Amino acid sequence: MTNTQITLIQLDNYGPWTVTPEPRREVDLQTMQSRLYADLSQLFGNRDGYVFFSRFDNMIAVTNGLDTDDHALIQESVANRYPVTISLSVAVDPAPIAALGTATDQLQDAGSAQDKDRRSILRGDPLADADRTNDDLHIAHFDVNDATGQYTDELNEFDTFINIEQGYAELMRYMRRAHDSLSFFVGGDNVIAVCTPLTTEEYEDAITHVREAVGVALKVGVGHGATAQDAGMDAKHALEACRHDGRDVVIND
Ligand SMILES: Nc1nc2c(ncn2[C@@H]2O[C@H](COP(=O)(O)OP(=O)(O)OP(=O)(O)O)[C@@H](O)[C@H]2O)c(=O)[nH]1
Repeated sequence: MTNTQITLIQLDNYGPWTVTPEPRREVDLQTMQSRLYADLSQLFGNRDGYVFFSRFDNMIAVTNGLDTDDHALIQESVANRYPVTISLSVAVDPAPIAALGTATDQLQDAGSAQDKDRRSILRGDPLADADRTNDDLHIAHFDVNDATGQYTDELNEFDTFINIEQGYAELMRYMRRAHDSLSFFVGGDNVIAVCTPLTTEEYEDAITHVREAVGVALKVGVGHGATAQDAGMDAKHALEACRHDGRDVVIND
């Protein structure tokens, strides 16, 4: 059974900050958001977690192996270095979408994202060390087949982007609806999904669905582990096996 630990990261009162005392320069907001994502990726990543940027003002992290003290330290580090604070809410569930649901409820119970008095909230219970196993996380690394030959070397960058994003949009909806899983675009032609345990046939169905819906051909490598880093690296090796063997789906044992 999987036990996905999700941390919802929310910038506190960010909407009002972006327009106070008057609208801030967009380039400054973009720079701040991407630097904060980079720092969070490193702060969580140094402890073997993964952070996905989702909407930048809200981010979703896979944090198996991080305890409450780790979260508090990350929160403090951001508060000391940025003009905004972050709230963090942690939850664990066999289904990734349910873990995110609980994390969201906990944060919403503490107040609105735009409540000026709700700052630096830290809620929720990480997975106890004694309960951790290397089957806790299943990560699937999806990749578009021959994105370079099909798109990058053929189309302009915007039309390439549309094709890749259409594939991503179809996949993220399918995996969420059919399998309670969370899928994130991570750049290039890559999508990383945090999944429930699925069979080869279920992954083949997901790939077939995306190809039939939007004409984007995918392959996927699947790994597991006690942390996002372990499961994610295992998935990358499985994806290399796909490339080597010409298979669409490889699931590592
Ligand atoms: N974030 C991330 N991006 C990657 C990774 N591997 C490749 N990319 C990106 O994806 C782009 C395309 O690379 P590939 O997927 O290797 O190339 P391809 O043309 O699709 O070829 P095949 O995958 O072998 O079918 C690269 O330019 C990178 O931007 C990865 O592991 N993580």
